[in-house]
Amino acid sequence: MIVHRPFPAHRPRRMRHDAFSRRLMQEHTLSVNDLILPVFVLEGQGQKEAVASLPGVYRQSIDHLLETADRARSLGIPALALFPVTPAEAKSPAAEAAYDPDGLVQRTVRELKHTFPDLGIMTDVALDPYTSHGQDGLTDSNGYVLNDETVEVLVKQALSHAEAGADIVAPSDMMDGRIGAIRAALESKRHIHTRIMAYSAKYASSFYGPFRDAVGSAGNLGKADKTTYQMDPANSDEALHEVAMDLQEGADMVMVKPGMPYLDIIHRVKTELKVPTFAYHVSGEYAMLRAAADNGWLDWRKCLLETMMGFRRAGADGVLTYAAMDIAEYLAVGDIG
Ligand SMILES: NCc1[nH]cc(CCC(=O)O)c1CC(=O)O
Ligand SMILES: [Mg+2]
Repeated sequence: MIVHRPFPAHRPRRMRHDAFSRRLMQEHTLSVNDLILPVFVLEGQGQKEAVASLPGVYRQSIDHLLETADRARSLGIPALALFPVTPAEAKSPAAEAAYDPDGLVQRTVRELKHTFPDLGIMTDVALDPYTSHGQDGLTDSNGYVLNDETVEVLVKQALSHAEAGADIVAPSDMMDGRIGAIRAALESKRHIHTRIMAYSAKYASSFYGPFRDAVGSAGNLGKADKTTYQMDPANSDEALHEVAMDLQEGADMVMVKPGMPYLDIIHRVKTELKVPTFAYHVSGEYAMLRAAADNGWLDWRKCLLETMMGFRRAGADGVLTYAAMDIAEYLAVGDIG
């Protein structure tokens, strides 16, 4: 119940007068525990490539990635989300490389878990890094992404990640029924601790552009889009059904993606379903903020922290963001005003 407190008995500015009372009345907080850092991994040794549309983000070979992981871990970031850059020759229509036990992701997971056993490692379950056509699944002769056939491959992919030691598998493909199939397969192989973070409400967004540059899938996809499986930005009720299905099928955590344009969805998911809910502050959101900051038009640190607080206020328990390391550094030195 909201009590109406008329002026001047109530002056809302009274509490804002000093830092101490502003701090006392803060409703939401941001901590390093709320962050997941997405990273891009490359084949080879000593490789480190900048991503033009994501300033400050690199594609790195495993040796360099271990240094990044070490920094993230020492800053207190709980988990990394791993995305592979697949060489063109390893891509194929049926994405066989996705479940190669010695594939790039599987090798990277083993290395990371061996070196930093307490750092959470999350892997992306979807076929787009491996398909020659750039779609997240197998396609028929018309280019339509096939659901059930794709799910069979996703199950193999998720199992290969779990076997390599991934702590969290995160299906980002938006096929129907994949959470249930993956959960059943994990149980049958006794991977009972492998967590599933479901990209449950993933929209057919144009904010993924820089990510597709980073992993090199933009060229493969060409003019095609993902509207037959990712959600229409016009919908919100549908997101709740997607989330509810994934929960019933065995998801431990759910995600809304992108983040900033979908704060209403995060809020509804958290308030109506009350489960661990994550936001993906996607590549295009990072890029636009970085571009403005690099031009001197916005304050990077302040706008970044305000964005993160927006996610927390909306109800997100955590955020995947390419800026996780910067945020963790600001939090570590208390530079959050
Ligand atoms: N399954 C692919 C995947 N996993 C994460 C992202 C986007 C992340 C970002 O933009 O930061 C995408 C792109 C897409 O669906 O095309
Ligand atoms: Mg679904």
